[in-house]
Amino acid sequence: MNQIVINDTTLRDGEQAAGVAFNLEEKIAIAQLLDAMGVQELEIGIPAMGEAEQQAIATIVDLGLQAKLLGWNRAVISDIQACIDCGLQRVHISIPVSETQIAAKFQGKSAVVLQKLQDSINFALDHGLFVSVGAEDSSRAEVGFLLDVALYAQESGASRFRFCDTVGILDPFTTYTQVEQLVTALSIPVEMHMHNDFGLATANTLAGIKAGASSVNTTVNGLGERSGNAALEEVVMALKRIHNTNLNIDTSRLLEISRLVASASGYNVHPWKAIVGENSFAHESGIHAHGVLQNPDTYEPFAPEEVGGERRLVLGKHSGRHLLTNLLQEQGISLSPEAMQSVLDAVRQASINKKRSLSTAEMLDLTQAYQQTHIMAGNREQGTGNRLETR
Ligand SMILES: CC(=O)SCCNC(=O)CCNC(=O)[C@H](O)C(C)(C)COP(=O)(O)OP(=O)(O)OC[C@H]1O[C@@H](n2cnc3c(N)ncnc32)[C@H](O)[C@@H]1OP(=O)(O)O
Ligand SMILES: O=C(O)CCC(=O)C(=O)O
Repeated sequence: MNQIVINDTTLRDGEQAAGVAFNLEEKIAIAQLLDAMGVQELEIGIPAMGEAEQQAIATIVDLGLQAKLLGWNRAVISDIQACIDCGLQRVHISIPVSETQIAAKFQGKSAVVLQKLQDSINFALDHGLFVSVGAEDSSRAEVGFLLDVALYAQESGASRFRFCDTVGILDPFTTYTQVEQLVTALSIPVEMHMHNDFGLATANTLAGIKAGASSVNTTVNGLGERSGNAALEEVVMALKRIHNTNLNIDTSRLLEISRLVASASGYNVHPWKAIVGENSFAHESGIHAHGVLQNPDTYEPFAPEEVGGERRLVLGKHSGRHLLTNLLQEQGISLSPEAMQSVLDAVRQASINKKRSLSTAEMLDLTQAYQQTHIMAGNREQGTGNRLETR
């Protein structure tokens, strides 16, 4: 596998998610943490948006981060000039390549695509910039035209070509085929930019890498347009754990960056979100909890600490005796098998009634309630005093 570069676009495509707007402090904090984690490249925004964005980008440029910093542009010279004014040395120039996009943006004139590309690449190169070119809507473009644009970009001096599944319509098989064609035709690196409209962004990113792409766009928590982009935490961990490719990114801070971006974006990740969800390392079911108590490898792909998380054993409707025994033992309580089964039955019913898992306090209340009922019954039968039915 090629050496893979992560070019994270949380601060550009991530922020394009409907309803998301980072302020300056948040942009800085996100850039700094991604940099500290070892993410190699950051697409930090769109200077053409105006003053506030330019100020944020210029401030991030001045931080002197290790990561390479890139500004996003249309194939418009004033956009690129705005990048230069922010102090950026790397620009990404985007040009639409599908019939649908060219019709909507350039009245169907594909010659305009090549002309705008040529003019903007020339302008950027004349100013000594690193140029990446992105083919917007690559996946729906006519393949011959996509290859023409890619070769044109390469011959014009672009240093990288971005393959965009702009509306997220690919699956891993078609991604592989399309990207392999590009990689074969080009000598410059190919970058993946995958959207998640069918939940396949990460899978498609991996397929592109397998086909020879060596740079990938990600966003923290998969934030981005519509259903988002390939998630940084998913791509990095899949490469590390499934493909044995270590990117030298500090994965133990993935949960931290996830929480930072969740807070800055105003959107929490859902509990079963891969890698960083609240439930990613939670076990409730009896068989799973029993297995995990013996050896966490039974039901975990890797240790939670590897991404900065922690394992949770949760008592609920699906729990079994082994978990309950363990949780009670942690509280210094040991019950007979009969008592254990009765408390477990009560746990199940309570969990159904409350429609959630139970807290330690609730578990203890149910245990105490069982014991009291049992003592009272025992007292009635035997006429004796207090005797807890514990072992
Ligand atoms: C797939 C993607 O994610 S692409 C990135 C999308 N991100 C954004 O749009 C967020 C930032 N965008 C903005 O702030 C604004 O859209 C700006 C500053 C870039 C442009 O703003 P406005 O001048 O108000 O134009 P508006 O956004 O309404 O329309 C886009 C214009 O860019 C043109 N355009 C779109 N893509 C490109 C491109 N790749 N290259 C050249 N021109 C383009 C459109 O044809 C349209 O041109 P027109 O004004 O001559 O009709
Ligand atoms: O960078 C580009 O060329 C377009 C990127 C993009 O956001 C997309 O196609 O969805």
